[in-house]
Amino acid sequence: MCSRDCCNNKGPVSRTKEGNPCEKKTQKQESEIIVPTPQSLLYPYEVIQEIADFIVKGSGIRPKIGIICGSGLGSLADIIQNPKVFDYEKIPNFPVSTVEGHAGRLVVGTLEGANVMAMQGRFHFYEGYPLAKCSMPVRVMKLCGVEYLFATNAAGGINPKYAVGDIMLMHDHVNMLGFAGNSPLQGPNDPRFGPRFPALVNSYNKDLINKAIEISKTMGIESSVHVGVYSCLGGPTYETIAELKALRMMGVDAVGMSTVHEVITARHCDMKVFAFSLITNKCATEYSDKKDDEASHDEVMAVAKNRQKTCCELVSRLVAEIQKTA
Ligand SMILES: O=P(O)(O)O[C@H]1O[C@H](CO)[C@@H](O)[C@H]1O
Ligand SMILES: Nc1nc2[nH]cnc2c(=O)[nH]1
Repeated sequence: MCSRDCCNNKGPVSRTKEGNPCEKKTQKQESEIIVPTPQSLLYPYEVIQEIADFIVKGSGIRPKIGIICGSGLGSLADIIQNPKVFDYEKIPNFPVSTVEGHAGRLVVGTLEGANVMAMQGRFHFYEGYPLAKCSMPVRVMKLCGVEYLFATNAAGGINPKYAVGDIMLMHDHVNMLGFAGNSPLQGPNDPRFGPRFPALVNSYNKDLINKAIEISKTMGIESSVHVGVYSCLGGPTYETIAELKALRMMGVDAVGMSTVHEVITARHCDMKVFAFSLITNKCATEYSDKKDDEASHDEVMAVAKNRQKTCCELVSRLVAEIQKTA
């Protein structure tokens, strides 16, 4: 039976090679069909190149290291010397930040003698942006000359050994949005960025992880630094107890709503990746009535503010290490 309200055919519909004979569309109806744009076509290479040129010309700097500041970790960009600041609104074709703790500025300058650029404000899927848009700035970084991506985030600690304020160096991830069929690389592949089927084992640079561990020892914080697995969920809700239990069973140590799509985009265009999570809250994996078990963005921001000095020191020392071997 034809399901169209306007159709009088209440009997079974026989489909021919041409389709349902009842569905004779007028030209107007045809033009009403909305075909979603594949994610990878949202920002063609040329548009990314224009944005990169705007930043390189505007700052007079070709950065080597790109930093993405997590929630409440904007101070990672404040330590950049001789900063040239670009508000996202003033950068052509750039999205705007909508989340508290993400200022919406790109800062270009030097850190420990290295040319760097930092995103003070990242884009999240839950803001309504497709993943390719969320991670588009990583491609801008690449075309600016960036070789190393430092991605930072605030995350909930699922591993029972983690305490609030600890740092987890990411050595792997579980891409929950990917499990659901969503990827920043979805759609036609532009080989100027990278291959159709990028491999993701060894995504997190082992040398940089080892260097960060050594640095944490010299900082005297090694007991609160872990190496673990991060998972990104779509948000903006924090997880249920059942979801947290499931994530733990999958080997996840910390959970957030970002970073993974940025890492995928960075690895696709062959950038070296270093990423860490600041554990801003402990995730309960057992049922209880305790109000403390509820995550809140205020808590996330407060912990990030408290630990920003340590995070800044870790980042600048690692940048110094990279600069030393350059
Ligand atoms: O991942 P970042 O941007 O650090 O922020 C994390 O903190 C926010 C929730 O409090 C979410 O945006 C989550 O992803
Ligand atoms: N999904 C998620 N994101 C976070 N960001 C900071 N804490 C959390 C958390 O507990 N869960």
